[in-house]
Amino acid sequence: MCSSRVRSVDEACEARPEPRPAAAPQNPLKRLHCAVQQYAWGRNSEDSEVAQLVAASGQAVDPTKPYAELWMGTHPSAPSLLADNGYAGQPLLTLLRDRPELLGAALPRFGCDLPFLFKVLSVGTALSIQSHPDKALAERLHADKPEIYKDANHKPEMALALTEFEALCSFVPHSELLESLEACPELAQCCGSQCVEALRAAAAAPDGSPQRTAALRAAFHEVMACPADRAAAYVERMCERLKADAAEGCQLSPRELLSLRLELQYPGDVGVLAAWFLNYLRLQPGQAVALPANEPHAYISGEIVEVMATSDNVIRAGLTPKMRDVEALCSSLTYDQGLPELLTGGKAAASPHLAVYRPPFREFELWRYTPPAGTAEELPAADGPLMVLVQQGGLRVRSGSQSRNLQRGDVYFVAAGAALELQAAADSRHLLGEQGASGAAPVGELELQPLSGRAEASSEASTSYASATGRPSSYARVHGSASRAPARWRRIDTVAKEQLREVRYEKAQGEGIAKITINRPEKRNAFTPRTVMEMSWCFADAREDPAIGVIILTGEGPLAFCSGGDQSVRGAGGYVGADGIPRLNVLDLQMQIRRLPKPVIAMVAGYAVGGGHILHMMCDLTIAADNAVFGQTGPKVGSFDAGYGSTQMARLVGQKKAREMWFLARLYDAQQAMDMGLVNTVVPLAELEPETLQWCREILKNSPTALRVLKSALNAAEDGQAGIQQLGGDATLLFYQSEEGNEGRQAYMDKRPPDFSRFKRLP
Ligand SMILES: CC(C)(COP(=O)(O)OP(=O)(O)OC[C@H]1O[C@@H](n2cnc3c(N)ncnc32)[C@H](O)[C@@H]1OP(=O)(O)O)[C@@H](O)C(=O)NCCC(=O)NCCSC(=O)c1cc(O)c2ccccc2c1O
Repeated sequence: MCSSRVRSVDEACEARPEPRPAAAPQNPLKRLHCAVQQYAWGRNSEDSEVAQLVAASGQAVDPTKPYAELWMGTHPSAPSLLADNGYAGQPLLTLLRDRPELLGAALPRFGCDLPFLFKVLSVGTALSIQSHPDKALAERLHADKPEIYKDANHKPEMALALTEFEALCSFVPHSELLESLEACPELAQCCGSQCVEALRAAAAAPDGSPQRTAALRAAFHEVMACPADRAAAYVERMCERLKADAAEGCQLSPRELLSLRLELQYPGDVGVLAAWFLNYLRLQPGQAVALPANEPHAYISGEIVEVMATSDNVIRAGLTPKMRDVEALCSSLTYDQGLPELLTGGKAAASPHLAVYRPPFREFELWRYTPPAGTAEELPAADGPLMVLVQQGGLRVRSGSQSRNLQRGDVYFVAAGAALELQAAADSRHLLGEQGASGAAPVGELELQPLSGRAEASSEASTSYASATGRPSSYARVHGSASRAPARWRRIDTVAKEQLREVRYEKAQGEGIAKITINRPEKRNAFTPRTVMEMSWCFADAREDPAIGVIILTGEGPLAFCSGGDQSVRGAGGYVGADGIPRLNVLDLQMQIRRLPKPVIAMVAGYAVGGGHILHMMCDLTIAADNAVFGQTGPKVGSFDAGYGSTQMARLVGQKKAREMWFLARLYDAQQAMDMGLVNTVVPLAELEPETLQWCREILKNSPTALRVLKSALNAAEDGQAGIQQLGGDATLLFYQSEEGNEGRQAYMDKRPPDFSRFKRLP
């Protein structure tokens, strides 16, 4: 149900005891025949909610045509017609002109017309990258090009997902754009080195600062205005690269997969590249997004209801066979960066079954009414007009002396000031599953879900910094947030000339992250001597690779990080591999992790027990899923680790707790482990990798030498002479890079005495 925003449903409800200023209108319910738009981007009739609604309302559906939009309103391009006697076949606007009182308080505010246009959209193929002008620009565009910009109104709009709905909306946060330029070299090439440099330099400037806006505007314009043949070449090159990566077993990110999909729909179109500038959202049913004027967006796929101010003004610039107005688009955008807020529908005081979506615009709000079967209740009168679409179920509506049975597909105009007595059909449960009947509602079941995973790229939680002032500090503004977007993992099957069998080794494309996964899920990732060797080769490779700055250690699947040594291959003197030699080589691996001069993060889902628990303790950081379980089992299976397994544990949890963990060999859940100081954070299982990647990316922004020396120093405090040796090695490494160090070497090579006189003896 769409209502003009004169007085909200809650205000109307609170005002109920007050005497009404105007009498309730006679015959307020007006059935409408609504127009369908069969644009090429729509869906085939059998897959299209638009077509299904049209069919349910008794109109013929042409199976050979796409069904894109159902328009409910007065817009001259496709006006809704009245179905009832008296005005049958006439436009709704004719009735409103004859009886303006039906608009109630909307009349003095918006004039003698419906202030909004209500639509259902079935999006099969992506719609153009576009924006809608504000009022001043709309007036100018309409005056200059009336054949293209058909009215002088602005068009703020809101889209509510009926099915999963993919869309590109507003510019991505600056940090994400910089990552995209790394991940997608063709995008960077299309922007040009000057624009890329300006974007990089703007990273230090605050969000929304003139420097960032200018850099973003220049880069976006550069891409949008790229000559078609050059753009097509970049797009082709990007897609070939992505396809080659995929063929090599590389997991493409959702955004890369989107690029390939868009390219199939619009081969060579510059919009395929421009899409990287915009947030990629996946809305779940019941979630809505508001799109103010001058925000770039493109709908990709899904079924939605959409409401907008009565206008059809669209400035298109990509992903379209239609006319492009690149200059109008690029010059009018806000260039605000960040995720748009998602609306999930606030509960209305008028009814527990009514959710209200209130965008920051004057013209309308959207009501979603989902009563259980058989519900009977009254909705207070709205001061402005309503447009009602029944999307599911059946509903009896009474207002004054008028009574109507509404069914799926019915569309009604309801005059301002009409209170509605509603009774949801008792037999319509089958139409709505467990939720029961839906009444005069724009959508079906009420299922509000928080958006998870950045929308894919979209559920971008930002890094949080404490602030003494309550505002983001300059520290937070400068260092910003790190992305939680999925990494694009490239698998490496051979390391140290050995084929990996028990471990998976991956590196993130374009990022300094390596991931080592113990891959024996059928044994809860218990390790054999071979598993340990493979891990060791991978750690050595990651250490040697200058592109790698942080390493994740994890286990395959959600059930276990690692359950320790494989007891089935345990023999006298150690664990026995194919060579028949008993080994305790996991002790060497512990040392290798400890000495590795790059941070190692344990990413723990499920069990981290026995030798697996010690491995996570040896990592610099541990990020745990909420299903993680920690503990030592040794004393129950006739084993113990009297090295780091005991001493490192005591450093982490204290002597008493360490003795408890070993002597009793109990298991502890993630929160208990967190409370003991064994892990750094606990997150829902689904957030485990996004959270870990965000930590990795945050670490990667920091000075590698600072991290290296800090790790050595923290080790040195615990590791005695061995620890001092590591820290001392780092000091030598730095000294070798200094002029003073080099003077000594050079003098030796020159066979002359060294001259250290120019090096200061600082206090
Ligand atoms: C980890 C569990 C708590 C999980 O229980 P769950 O009920 O979820 O699963 P199952 O028990 O059914 O296990 C499924 C499947 O995996 C097999 N499996 C699991 N862990 C191991 C293992 N460590 N070794 C061999 N096989 C394992 C299990 O048998 C099942 O197989 P099926 O064929 O029967 O289906 C639970 O599994 C568990 O408690 N596991 C044992 C944990 C354990 O005691 N680990 C060894 C501790 S000692 C150690 O790790 C160790 C290693 C070293 O290298 C050392 C070196 C130097 C000093 C000390 C060392 C040390 O102590």
